[in-house]
Amino acid sequence: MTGAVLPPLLLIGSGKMGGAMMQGWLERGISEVVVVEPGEISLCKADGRIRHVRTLSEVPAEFHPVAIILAVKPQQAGEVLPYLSAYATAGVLLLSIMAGKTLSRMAAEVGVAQASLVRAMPNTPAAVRQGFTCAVASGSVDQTQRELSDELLSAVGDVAWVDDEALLDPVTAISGGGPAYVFLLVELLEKAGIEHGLPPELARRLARKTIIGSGSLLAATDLDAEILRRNVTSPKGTTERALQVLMAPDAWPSAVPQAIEAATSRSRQLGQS
Ligand SMILES: NC(=O)C1=CN([C@@H]2O[C@H](COP(=O)(O)OP(=O)(O)OC[C@H]3O[C@@H](n4cnc5c(N)ncnc54)[C@H](OP(=O)(O)O)[C@@H]3O)[C@@H](O)[C@H]2O)C=CC1
Ligand SMILES: O=C(O)[C@@H]1CCC=N1
Repeated sequence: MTGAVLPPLLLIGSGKMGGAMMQGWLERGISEVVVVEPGEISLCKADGRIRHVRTLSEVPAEFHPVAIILAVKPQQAGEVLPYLSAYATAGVLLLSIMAGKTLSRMAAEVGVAQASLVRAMPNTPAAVRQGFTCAVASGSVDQTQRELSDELLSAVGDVAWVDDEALLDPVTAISGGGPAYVFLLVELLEKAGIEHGLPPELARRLARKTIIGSGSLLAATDLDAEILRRNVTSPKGTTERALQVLMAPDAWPSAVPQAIEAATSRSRQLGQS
């Protein structure tokens, strides 16, 4: 379906993720979208393809979306899902990016056991079309709906599909939250630079460009990250000393798995609420 204009969509929640995805769809080509968002939307309201309403009850009755994208917080799902049963009964695709919310839980809250549901986990690099999304489909999703989901998600980056929904919890911890860990590293490098007397603006540039450049290097090669790391680490040099600290058993090799485990179990917990 690549290259085709996207069909009418209903986007519920146009915050950081919903807004980023929407931008990708506008660029990809979209026929019509109604955005439900209680606050202002950052998108160009003069674009005749976009209609902004503040509540679900304001969605025009004559508007018939082919897909509904759920981009509210999982804690806000209860304000939305119970009002989608008519759409679900009519076979409209429901595509959720809510962390933790399982397919079965969403079907139960919508009140339609056979709802066509896709659960997806993107990440914020979607804002620059460099996202990564992992998705799983319920048994009711047909081939056309799966292709449409793929089209919507690939408008903002790479997409991988899995069959085992349980994998979405560690995916959420690794690629969903992953950008935050990288940005934390930028923050810490910048802070350390300042503590070592670098002018703040230089410390900021060093930290940012180091991550940006490393990402570009990673993107430009098939070499494993381990090789790229070894390429920086001269025997008896400076990096080796830093890595002795970071790679100590009680440092990153234990902190990173613990962090991923904590986020994975929080994703599972959100699925129960
Ligand atoms: N941020 C991230 O990195 C990622 C987030 N996600 C998931 O994406 C979803 C959205 O996250 P994010 O974009 O960060 O959150 P945001 O808070 O930025 O966006 C959610 C938006 O939904 C709005 N909203 C609240 N209630 C309703 C309602 N009843 N109807 C319509 N809109 C409503 C909120 O408005 P208001 O602020 O006024 O409440 C807000 O603008 C979450 O479920 C999250 O788990 C997935 C992958 C990555
Ligand atoms: O922190 C969260 O819950 C969401 C899901 C992944 C990234 N942000």
